[in-house]
Amino acid sequence: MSAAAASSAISVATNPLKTFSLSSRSPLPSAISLPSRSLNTPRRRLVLVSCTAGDGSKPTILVAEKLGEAGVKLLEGFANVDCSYNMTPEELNTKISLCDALIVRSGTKVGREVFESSRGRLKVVGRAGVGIDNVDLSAATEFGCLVVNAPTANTIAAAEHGIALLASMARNVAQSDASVKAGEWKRNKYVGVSLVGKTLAVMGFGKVGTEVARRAKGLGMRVIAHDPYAPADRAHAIGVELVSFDEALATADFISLHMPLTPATNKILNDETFAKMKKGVRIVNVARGGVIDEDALVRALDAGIVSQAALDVFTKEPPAKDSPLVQHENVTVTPHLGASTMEAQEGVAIEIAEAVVGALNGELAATAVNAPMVSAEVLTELKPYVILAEKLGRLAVQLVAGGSGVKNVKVSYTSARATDDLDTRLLRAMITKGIIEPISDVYVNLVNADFTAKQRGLRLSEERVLLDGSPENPLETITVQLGNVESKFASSLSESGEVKVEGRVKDGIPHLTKVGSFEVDVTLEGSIILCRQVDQPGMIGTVGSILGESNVNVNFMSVGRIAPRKQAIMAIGVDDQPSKETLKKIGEIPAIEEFVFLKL
Ligand SMILES: NC(=O)c1ccc[n+]([C@@H]2O[C@H](COP(=O)([O-])OP(=O)(O)OC[C@H]3O[C@@H](n4cnc5c(N)ncnc54)[C@H](O)[C@@H]3O)[C@@H](O)[C@H]2O)c1
Ligand SMILES: O=C(O)[C@H](O)COP(=O)(O)O
Repeated sequence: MSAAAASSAISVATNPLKTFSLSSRSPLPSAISLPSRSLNTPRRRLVLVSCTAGDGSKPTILVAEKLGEAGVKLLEGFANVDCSYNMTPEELNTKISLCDALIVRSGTKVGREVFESSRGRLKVVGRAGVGIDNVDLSAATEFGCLVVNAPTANTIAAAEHGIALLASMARNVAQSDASVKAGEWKRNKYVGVSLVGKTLAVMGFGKVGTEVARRAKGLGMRVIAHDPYAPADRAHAIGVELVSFDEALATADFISLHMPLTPATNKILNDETFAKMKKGVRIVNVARGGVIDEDALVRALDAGIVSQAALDVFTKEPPAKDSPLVQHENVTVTPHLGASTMEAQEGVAIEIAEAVVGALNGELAATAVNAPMVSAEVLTELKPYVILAEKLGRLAVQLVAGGSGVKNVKVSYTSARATDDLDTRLLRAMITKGIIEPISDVYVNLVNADFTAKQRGLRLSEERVLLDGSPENPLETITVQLGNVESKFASSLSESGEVKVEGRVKDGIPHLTKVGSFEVDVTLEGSIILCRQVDQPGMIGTVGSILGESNVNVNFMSVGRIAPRKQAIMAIGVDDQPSKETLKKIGEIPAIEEFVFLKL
């Protein structure tokens, strides 16, 4: 039966609550075609977002920049650790194909070529610090590589450095130090300005910005802040007023930058915005060099709009020796030292080592930058359903006849849980994985599932069906339907012509409960033989003995029929893969109309 022939009958899920789609708005032409890879190819099992080395050997972690000793020790307890500092980009690209994880600070550019060179082995990039602007996140996501950072351990160090720059700039500490060392004694030249009573604008009221604000208040400054995403009550709680960008520029005597470098903040301080500042303003930057147009800053310094600047970060690091900005007499510079305290470096090293080891162990990282966070409780509860979801995806795609492109996937979840009480991202990712992996060489995980689906023109829509009753289990059933395809096992087609499989979790074990319109019940372990037959006595015995003679262990058998003595579907769970001859013998049983062998 072809999909087209069956398309007139329509089956609709009852009471759909919500349908949402992760399909691309304009689907890419690359539909999935069967089969581009043998279903028998052994594949590394994946635990959600990551993996350990498939052969059971220790994973290898490349540490590309100086990492605190405690972190290195922690890594060494789990993996082979290669600390190779000061590599050229070429050296990094060469080494990376032998590594499962990479740890960097801000000095290593982790661009697309790193992921390409890793040829799929790199599973985690750990950024030992906050800013992830040196990591190409879209490339990481595309390659299914998790990126984690260490967002908290250097906050205080960065805030303290900001305050150190603020105070030393105001009192010309660096300039007068150099002058005294050069044999001068110019007390009048280095008269500074006081901080007390002055207005400080904190631009970016996140972790570092908040700590800078607290400390500046302690110094008697009036602190205002600009941050489009910060809640006003958090600012009020420490006596800080949130203001607009323009108001901050116009009011501040000192401006301290604490926002991330993003396309929106790139060169946010430029000729136009310097022109809006109070004449004589002083600027501190311990965020990222790129948030300032450095040429414009030199112009603003020369014009006296900005009287002083103290900079820890630069667009290009290290900056050119003869940089007019670095050499400017009213500019104080440090070589990106914000996070460089003994305490912060130990903290960051431990924070990132724990995150990387956790990720390689298959845990969902709390500091994941490019993957959804799922709490440990949700994860534990969903675990059997996650396995069910992947297996249903694998089964469904194997029922599609070679040559058909799989483009439309409809997933229905029946559950007594309210819509907002069931997080289906993991399930969706695993169904995508189950559908794509058997027919391609792409490695799919929670990080790249949506991306890969979109890339391949796979439209996956989800539907929730709300059940009455107590929501003890997160889910009752998951149904996967592949639309507009031909099936190699016509009985798997629903009335409306989709390849349809349904499963549920019983006693913690995933079961296949429906194929097309036929009800079956077989555990989703090992592999499955599906046969359509004329319902008659002795069929189970006949098939069972053929398998027994070939030493294939049957773990489960179930028959679903329309009516006695009419058509039935027999689902047989087997531990071992039957030989071609064995399958041929089953196919030759006169009452068997069609059959298919499916690998889970
Ligand atoms: N110099 C160093 O060694 C050093 C050390 C630590 C952090 N940093 C840098 O400091 C910055 C802040 O770090 P954090 O840990 O506080 O990060 P964070 O994420 O806690 O805070 C950043 C804040 O910036 C805000 N923001 C985003 N876009 C903004 C915009 N357009 N205008 C104003 N605010 C905006 C966000 O809402 C957020 O509250 C980052 O760039 C980080 O890389 C540098
Ligand atoms: O974003 C950060 O955490 C800081 O800029 C620190 O960078 P570093 O790890 O290179 O010192």
